[in-house]
Amino acid sequence: MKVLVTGANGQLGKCLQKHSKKFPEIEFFFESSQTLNITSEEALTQFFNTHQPDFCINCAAYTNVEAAESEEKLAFQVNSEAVKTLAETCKTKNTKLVHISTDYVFDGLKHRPYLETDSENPINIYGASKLQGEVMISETMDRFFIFRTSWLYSEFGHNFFNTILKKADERAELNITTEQIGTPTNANDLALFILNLITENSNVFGLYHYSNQGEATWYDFARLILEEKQLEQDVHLKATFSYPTKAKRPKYSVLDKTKVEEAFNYKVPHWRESLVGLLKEVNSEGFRS
Ligand SMILES: NC(=O)C1=CN([C@@H]2O[C@H](COP(=O)(O)OP(=O)(O)OC[C@H]3O[C@@H](n4cnc5c(N)ncnc54)[C@H](OP(=O)(O)O)[C@@H]3O)[C@@H](O)[C@H]2O)C=CC1
Ligand SMILES: Cc1cn([C@H]2C[C@H](O)[C@@H](COP(=O)(O)OP(=O)(O)O[C@H]3O[C@@H](C)C(=O)[C@@H](O)[C@H]3O)O2)c(=O)[nH]c1=O
Repeated sequence: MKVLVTGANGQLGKCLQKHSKKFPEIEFFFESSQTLNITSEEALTQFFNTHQPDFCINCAAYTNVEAAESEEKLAFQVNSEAVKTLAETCKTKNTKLVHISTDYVFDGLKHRPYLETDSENPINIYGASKLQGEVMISETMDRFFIFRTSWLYSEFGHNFFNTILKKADERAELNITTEQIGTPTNANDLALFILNLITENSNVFGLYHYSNQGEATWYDFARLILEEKQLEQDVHLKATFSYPTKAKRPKYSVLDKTKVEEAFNYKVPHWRESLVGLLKEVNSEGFRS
């Protein structure tokens, strides 16, 4: 089986690269923004003609929530228009598409975990562009999986987990918001889940919610990182209700995982266990980025 991973040098792409070694039966093509720019229809067509992948895992995205507010055109170009072209290419070439979306498609006004059937209502440009990408896929093709996830972190790249560890190293005072409730999700869990789904050649296509189990504020997330690193005495961690940002963010964005657990007979790990597991792993092996 041939699997194309786009945006392969991003956080999720790197987690897929790391875990790909456990799946020797798959021939992987890990393509970065330099080697396969998904906004180029010509580049996509050429790649698909040459390699004819069975699956495409689309990790390519515009993910800077703050900058998207002033770069709307670029956010929509990557997260929506390019995704439409990618879906059309997949359909023509009979390639199944695995696409990643976000909890930020919701407005956060609900007080119970969001279901796949709940109405979307993004409150920032990034969320709007990602929702538009989902629509493009479902209007274009049938053989797709869209996984909405949230608050992804890992040892790779730019994410809240690495930001907190860096600030802790600098012994900076940390002011962290309690204004949002959601679920931190270990990108390694999502990567492994996707790779297993591909090997099983599952055909229960559609839209699913996949984040870790449980709920937290960003403050809770930062606190557990510091506790597990035994840094809570050295770093001054302060809960702040409001941390000023350009983009609005949903106040509540916990995702309901019932559908994904039932469809794939899979138990989603709890965010606390996953975070503790990753910290143990990076402590023993050191950082890779
Ligand atoms: N990070 C998070 O907290 C969450 C992420 N998601 C979604 O998960 C997916 C993976 O996110 P994550 O790995 O964290 O994001 P990253 O920002 O780490 O990675 C995105 C990658 O996409 C690449 N890319 C950007 N534009 C293009 C393009 N035109 N063609 C090809 N590649 C491109 C980037 O390359 P370059 O750096 O060279 O531009 C980067 O390597 C995304 O769809 C995101 O929306 C969902 C919920 C939470
Ligand atoms: C760095 C920092 C952030 N914050 C706040 C700002 C914000 O409300 C929240 C998280 O900030 P970040 O900028 O790290 O995260 P943010 O860009 O909001 O993360 C989002 O990224 C996109 C791609 C997604 O799809 C979402 O699921 C989500 O993970 O924490 C603090 O309170 N203190 C701090 O020191």
